Amino acid sequence: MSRTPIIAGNWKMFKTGAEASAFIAEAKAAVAAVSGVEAVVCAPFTALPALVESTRGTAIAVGAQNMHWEANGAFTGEVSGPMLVDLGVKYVILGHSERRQYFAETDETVNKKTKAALSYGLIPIVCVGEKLEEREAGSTKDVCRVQTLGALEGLSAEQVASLVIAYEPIWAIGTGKSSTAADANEVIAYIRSVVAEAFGADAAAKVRIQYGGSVKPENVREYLGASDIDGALVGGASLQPNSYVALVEGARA
Ligand SMILES: O=C[C@H](O)COP(=O)(O)O
Repeated sequence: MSRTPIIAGNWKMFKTGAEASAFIAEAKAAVAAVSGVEAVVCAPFTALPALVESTRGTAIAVGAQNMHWEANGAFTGEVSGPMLVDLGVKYVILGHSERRQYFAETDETVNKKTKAALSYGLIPIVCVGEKLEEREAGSTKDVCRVQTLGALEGLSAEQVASLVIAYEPIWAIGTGKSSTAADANEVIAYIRSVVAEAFGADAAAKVRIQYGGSVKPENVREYLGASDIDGALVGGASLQPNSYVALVEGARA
């Protein structure tokens, strides 16, 4: 089963609309020249309209970094799936460790958001991953199992096959300490086996699972060369157009 590799930049809380447009103007031609790789940029809500506009007709898709599970309601400060669809957004990152750590995101809320996103036709990028103390205690796989099953609970095999999972060991995010490709591949293969058990072999063979955590142009090929790693969710190294383009180029088979 061949899965199209996916490089998703997660800009976190960086870039205005004007900066997003300038980034796309600089990156779009080089990204269009790369075939066989899906390129995504996930921006803050306020930059999404400019990003959608500037990526129109390009090979770069747009993602958000969070959403609420309700379509609308009295939820001050929140943004819903239909609002993202209305803008032209295609992907949405859900359950990023920074949301879990600083904004009380739980497996239950990630599950609600994942179901809602799929119901509106958005493609979730569901994040899972262990903390340093969990890795040191030898519970990496248990943590990933619980988070994966929690996020995907109640979905159909077809829905699971259509989404993206990002394995991000928290200790490797923004620290310069990346998991080795072999270690990341082992955990990702395990996550795929958890998906197989719960949703069947076909869904497991189709679901794309990215690695995230200090991925850079210099190491992206190593990760993408591993059997079960289907792409990368990249923070810091996705902020500059030349570095982002190099990541997309590096993911080419
Ligand atoms: O979503 C991206 C990850 O948090 C990784 O961030 P990083 O590439 O800056 O380590």
